Amino acid sequence: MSALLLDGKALAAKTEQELSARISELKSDGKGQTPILATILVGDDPASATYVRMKGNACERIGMESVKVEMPTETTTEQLLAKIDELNNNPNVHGILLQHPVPEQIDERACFDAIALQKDVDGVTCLGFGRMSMGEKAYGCATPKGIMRILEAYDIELAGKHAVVVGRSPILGKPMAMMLLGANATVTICHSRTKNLADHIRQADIVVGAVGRPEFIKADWIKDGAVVIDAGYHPGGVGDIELAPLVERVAAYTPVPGGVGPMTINTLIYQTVDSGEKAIAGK
Ligand SMILES: NC(=O)C1=CN([C@@H]2O[C@H](COP(=O)(O)OP(=O)(O)OC[C@H]3O[C@@H](n4cnc5c(N)ncnc54)[C@H](OP(=O)(O)O)[C@@H]3O)[C@@H](O)[C@H]2O)C=CC1
Ligand SMILES: Nc1nc(=O)c2c([nH]1)NC[C@@H]1CN(c3ccc(C(=O)N[C@@H](CCC(=O)O)C(=O)O)cc3)C=[N+]21
Repeated sequence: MSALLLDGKALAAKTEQELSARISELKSDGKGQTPILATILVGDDPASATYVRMKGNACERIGMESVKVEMPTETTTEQLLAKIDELNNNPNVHGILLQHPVPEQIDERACFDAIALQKDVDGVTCLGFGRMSMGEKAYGCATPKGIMRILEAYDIELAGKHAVVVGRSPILGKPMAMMLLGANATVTICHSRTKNLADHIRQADIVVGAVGRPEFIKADWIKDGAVVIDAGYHPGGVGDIELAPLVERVAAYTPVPGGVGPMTINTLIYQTVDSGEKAIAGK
């Protein structure tokens, strides 16, 4: 039996068509106004610049505007906070993305938390995380929310399933675990201090790899018939899970590339369109 390929790239492309239609509608009844995403890139890390460019390109494909804010490596926390404040107060901006990581002298948490809840379309604030965790309305953190949208699109059952999330970072592992819990999975969170990692992973009906090390999670730690979500992304198109040997014996898996990555970007623009509709059309 060959596993179901969870095609994030195709799902993102399909959703972009729906988003284009919603933008056109907004343009016609919102006096030509479209939602606008502001992206903030601090410093000159080439990989971060590429991701931010990909986000701007996705906006363009659906006819949505984006404004790109670039700040130098030596930017201070105060300067970044002032910029975020300006974007919070700009009624034409409907979503704010602050690209992670920021240079080390900046208090990233303080800057994330300065983003107004209604503009937190990347789901990075403590307030948004807390609300999501409590089952209240909030935009989801883009990568884990993108993963939830893939699982939903493919009707993958979560209730009562044992999900093992490897990684507990603020914008990936931790919100992922809370979203799976919210969907009634039984959730185990593993991290760098976890003992007997392989034994935990062997129990998993659903495995989410979010470790940040290429092919760190070995194929033989994963049981037959599991659902495998690889959130990792490394140069050369490798994820955090050793995927190749699994393709024949798991139930479903996200490929790298073409799985989680495209849905991260799609979730960001999807939530920006939602935010824009609320602000422009009062929806
Ligand atoms: N496709 C996409 O859209 C995105 C992909 N990514 C990718 O996802 C991966 C994870 O990213 P991110 O969460 O930001 O990374 P971080 O480095 O912030 O977090 C890594 C997590 O993995 C844990 N970890 C590290 N080593 C081990 C180990 N030996 N055993 C168990 N757990 C370990 C860490 O534990 P501890 O907390 O104890 O340090 C930490 O919680 C990366 O490959 C990144 O490129 C990230 C964001 C978006
Ligand atoms: N505030 C914040 N929010 C983020 O969502 C965020 C971030 N900071 N910092 C960095 C990570 C990384 N990230 C990716 C997005 C898309 C792909 C993606 O689309 N990858 C393609 C391949 C891209 C290629 O061709 O190289 C794929 O997997 O198919 C990957 C990684 C978002 N991140």
